[in-house]
Amino acid sequence: MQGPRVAHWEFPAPAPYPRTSVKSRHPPALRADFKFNLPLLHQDEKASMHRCARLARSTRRVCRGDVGYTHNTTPVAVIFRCCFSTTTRAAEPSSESTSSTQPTPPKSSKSTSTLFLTTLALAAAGATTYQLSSSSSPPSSGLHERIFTPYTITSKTPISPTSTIFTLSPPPSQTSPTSDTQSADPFAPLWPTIWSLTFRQPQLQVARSYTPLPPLSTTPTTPGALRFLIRREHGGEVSTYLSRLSVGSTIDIRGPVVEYAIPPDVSDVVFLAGGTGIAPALQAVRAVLGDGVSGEGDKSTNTTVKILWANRQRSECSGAPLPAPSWWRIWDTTPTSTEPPSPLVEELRGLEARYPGRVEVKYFIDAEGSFIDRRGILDAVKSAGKEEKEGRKLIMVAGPDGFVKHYVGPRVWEGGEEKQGPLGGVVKGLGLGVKGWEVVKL
Ligand SMILES: Cc1cc2nc3c(=O)[nH]c(=O)nc-3n(C[C@H](O)[C@H](O)[C@H](O)COP(=O)(O)OP(=O)(O)OC[C@H]3O[C@@H](n4cnc5c(N)ncnc54)[C@H](O)[C@@H]3O)c2cc1C
Repeated sequence: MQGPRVAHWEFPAPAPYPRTSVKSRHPPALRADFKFNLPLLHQDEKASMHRCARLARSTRRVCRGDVGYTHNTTPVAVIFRCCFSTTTRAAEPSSESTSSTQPTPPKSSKSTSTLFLTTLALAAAGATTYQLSSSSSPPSSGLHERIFTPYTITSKTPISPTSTIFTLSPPPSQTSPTSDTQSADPFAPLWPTIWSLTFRQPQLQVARSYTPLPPLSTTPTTPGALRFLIRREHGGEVSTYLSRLSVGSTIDIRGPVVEYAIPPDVSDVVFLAGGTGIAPALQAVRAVLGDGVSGEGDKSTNTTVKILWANRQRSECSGAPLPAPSWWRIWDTTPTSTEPPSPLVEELRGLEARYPGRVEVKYFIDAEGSFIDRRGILDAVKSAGKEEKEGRKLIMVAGPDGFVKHYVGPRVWEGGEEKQGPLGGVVKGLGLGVKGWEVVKL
């Protein structure tokens, strides 16, 4: 069991928000319990479900969905189902993923030692396993909400010393399309949403959520292939495990889980992204503006997405325009950087070029003393709201806990449910400056 760890700071520059190293929001002390004492959850189901939901913070978080936990060290996949919603004025319902076929969690074992009951239990285990794998119809992507599917790493593109874009392909059985729709993109129905998948570290049986990057419109991909930007956390169980896997290895994945369904009538999005929070920001661009090919999502020609992307180090966004001392200057000019752009920065530039004036990205680098500040947010909001237009305006925030808390206040737990919590932080302080804007904490 691991002992307490000291947070690892890579540089001394102070950030305006606490630098929690990951977007995992459970108290670290509970992690060990999650990994090693999970079977104890059966002893007091009610308390354990609550605890399980709390522990699930780094593993997954949903908007209106559910949490399904599998723990496959026993013959039966033990499923805990914990519902927690994010019900505020900001968060709209996302697609429900409840299933009537959800098996009930196993009760505490009042075990007898008779062979008969053992046999019966094993038979029940087999039946439950069968039910899990067969009765809940898998989505067309081939992924299952509760059963892990092995995806193969087909490429790893380093972005920085700590971040990598992984490309994963589904098992061959799922790449032989049965229809044209499947051959196009089996995840197409999910792109109007912010969604994630759960990865498993098989030895420790721990799982974490990761957010797929939308497919590149410029590069043909295998149907069902997925890309992820994954940052290796110092001492992180799953991210370190993933970082060590080589091309050709498999990763166990399940899902999808919809975090938030972007309202169809959205007119403007200002997205504050911290680190790997750029992944949901890219999903937001895709959700609002479509894929640029099929016309999907691209209902209005003046819908805008402005991304304010903060990173700790320049290496996370190399090639990004250099920070300028004041917001108006970087918004109006694009100072050039001498270093070659990272694939991610190139991707963002590609979106800006494809949607001029509609997609804009501003970069902030902690180590260089540039932070997303009140002025930056207000300018983004004002420039988005220049034109009078119908539709909902969203300020979306994704990143490490401390980042979200600093800008919009923390998410909260109430009665075992995770909710958006009241608006707080910098955005609350903007008062009337953000009147009419809804806030979504991811
Ligand atoms: C919806 C959602 C989507 C996400 N999408 C992405 C994504 O696209 N890309 C991405 O990179 N991440 C994403 N994350 C974060 C990701 O799920 C993980 O939280 C992250 O990869 C870290 O997991 P880990 O297992 O490597 O680290 P953990 O093992 O959870 O450790 C996290 C940190 O805590 C420290 N720590 C561990 N144990 C202790 C202890 N006992 N005491 C003190 N400190 C401790 C570790 O050193 C490490 O720095 C997402 C999270 C959510 C909720």
